[in-house]
Amino acid sequence: MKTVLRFLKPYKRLCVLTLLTMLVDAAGALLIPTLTADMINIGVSGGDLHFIVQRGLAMVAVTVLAGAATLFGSWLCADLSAKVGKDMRNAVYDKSLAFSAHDFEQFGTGSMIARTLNDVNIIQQSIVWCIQMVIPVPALCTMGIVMAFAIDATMGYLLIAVTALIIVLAVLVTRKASVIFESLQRFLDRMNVVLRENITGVRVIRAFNKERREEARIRRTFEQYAESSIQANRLFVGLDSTAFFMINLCIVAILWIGGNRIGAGYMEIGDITALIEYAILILYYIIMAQMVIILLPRARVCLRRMEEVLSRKPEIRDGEVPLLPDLGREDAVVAFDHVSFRFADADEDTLGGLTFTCLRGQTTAIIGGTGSGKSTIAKLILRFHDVTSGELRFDGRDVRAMTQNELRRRIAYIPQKAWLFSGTIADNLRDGREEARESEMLHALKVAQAGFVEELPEGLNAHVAQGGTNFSGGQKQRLSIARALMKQADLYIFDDSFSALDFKTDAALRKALAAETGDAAVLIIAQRISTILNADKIIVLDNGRVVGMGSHAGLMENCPVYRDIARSQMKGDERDAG
Ligand SMILES: Nc1ncnc2c1ncn2[C@@H]1O[C@H](COP(=O)(O)OP(=O)(O)OP(=O)(O)O)[C@@H](O)[C@H]1O
Repeated sequence: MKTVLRFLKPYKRLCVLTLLTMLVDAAGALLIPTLTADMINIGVSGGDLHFIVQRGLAMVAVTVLAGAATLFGSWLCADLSAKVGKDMRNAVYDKSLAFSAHDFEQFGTGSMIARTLNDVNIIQQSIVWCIQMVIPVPALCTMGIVMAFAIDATMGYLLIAVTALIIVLAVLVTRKASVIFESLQRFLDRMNVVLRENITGVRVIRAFNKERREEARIRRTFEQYAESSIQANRLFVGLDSTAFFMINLCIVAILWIGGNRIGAGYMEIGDITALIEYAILILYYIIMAQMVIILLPRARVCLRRMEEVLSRKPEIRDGEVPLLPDLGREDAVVAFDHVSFRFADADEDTLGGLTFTCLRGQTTAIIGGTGSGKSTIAKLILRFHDVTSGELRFDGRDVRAMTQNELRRRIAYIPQKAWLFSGTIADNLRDGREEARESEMLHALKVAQAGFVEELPEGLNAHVAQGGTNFSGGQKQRLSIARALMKQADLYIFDDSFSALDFKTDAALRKALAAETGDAAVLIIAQRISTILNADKIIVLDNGRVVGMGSHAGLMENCPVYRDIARSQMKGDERDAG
């Protein structure tokens, strides 16, 4: 609730105005039967046509006023909920941007999307319903009961009794509904995860002929959701019929008791009409409120899920360590000083005792087997994770003593899995530098050996599908290299970025890069010896430990792990050639 209030706070005036219009609407609804009763009791009984016309005109005025209040109130309410929903979505999204990979893993991508869109929608909808259908109810009940007492105390007590009975029923049903809606939300989440996995992995499923198994898995998930929905609907049907039965029972009681009271001379005939209208209005509002309250546990679950995201402290934070000023350019752009790293959910260190530097104007290469920790080194430099022990310095400063923004602004990173955003090629290149001119983009594409772009009919404006799926693996890699080259960086990290390129393009690209990166440091992570052969320094990684460092020639002589990698690749090449 605190969270909802926090998001409503900036719209205090809008909230108050909305509630006022709702109250005018409720008061108008109760005034009409009072005017009708007067019309019957005084106008019709006394044959006073002038009074009937007067009351009729008053009824028109009240109806117009209440109608306008309803219309205006609904508009204000929709405005309020849209604004609150937008703020909530922005807050969840902003928070997710601050998350490290580990933070993100705690929720999962499917769940994060569900929390940002579906959960916020449900919260937003519930706010509208509460304002329109729950908050005015106590005021309306009180006004209705007071008006009933004004007519006759016995009828007032009758209305109190029926209202209390319906409220007890509402509380009992709501309790039962909480359990059902909590599981409904869980199944919705599960459905999201399974569907997402199936849609993104559809090619793998087909390739392995696993359609049947996946169909069964999806069917089971859909069934669970359907079963819960049916349970919820049954509850609604039961509630609906009981509520209308109660309303009819109440009308019978009013007619019966009221009839006797009229006979005894305590009430007039028109009062019965007013009392029936009050009762119907009160009970109808309570039933509508109950329908909303039943749905609130679902909103509460969504709210809790949103709060989980908002309250999570990002693993990587600026300002934990006092920020240090930039003292100027160091020769070592990156310096690992006895760095060890362990993933939060791992039993042992992924990287241990790393000490090396990446110098300005030089190319440092990292080679090692699969899973030896190469990409993790890049992620530590970018501060996607923090070192467990030791110190990692960027331009002489501990990376924790810099803001993430400053650090990442100075690094151009080409990830292992080339990822492009939907839009045009130019849009993607501008992610590297917003104000880039066309000639600069064409130059970066040329360096990245992405000449194919100029051959496309639309050139730089060629369409890029989501994830860049309308380009081949090699084309995507070259485009993401061009994007990184748009940035003026102190460090260029190529994480296995040449793997999808043929040997000729790989060589041409590295040659063109040398002229481009100037005095920045270049870090190449690679599997292929041919890619790193000419690097100034090669670091050989085995199981997260540095087992060799030096030039190709030196390592061939002194490092058995490097020699093994080189020999196995040469044999492979010879075999390929044969
Ligand atoms: N988020 C994670 N949580 C736990 N362990 C992880 C996580 N990411 C990677 N690892 C583990 O850390 C080790 C190093 O992974 P890394 O991706 O750095 O290897 P790599 O040398 O780049 O491999 P490749 O050449 O196959 O890309 C692997 O054993 C991997 O299983």
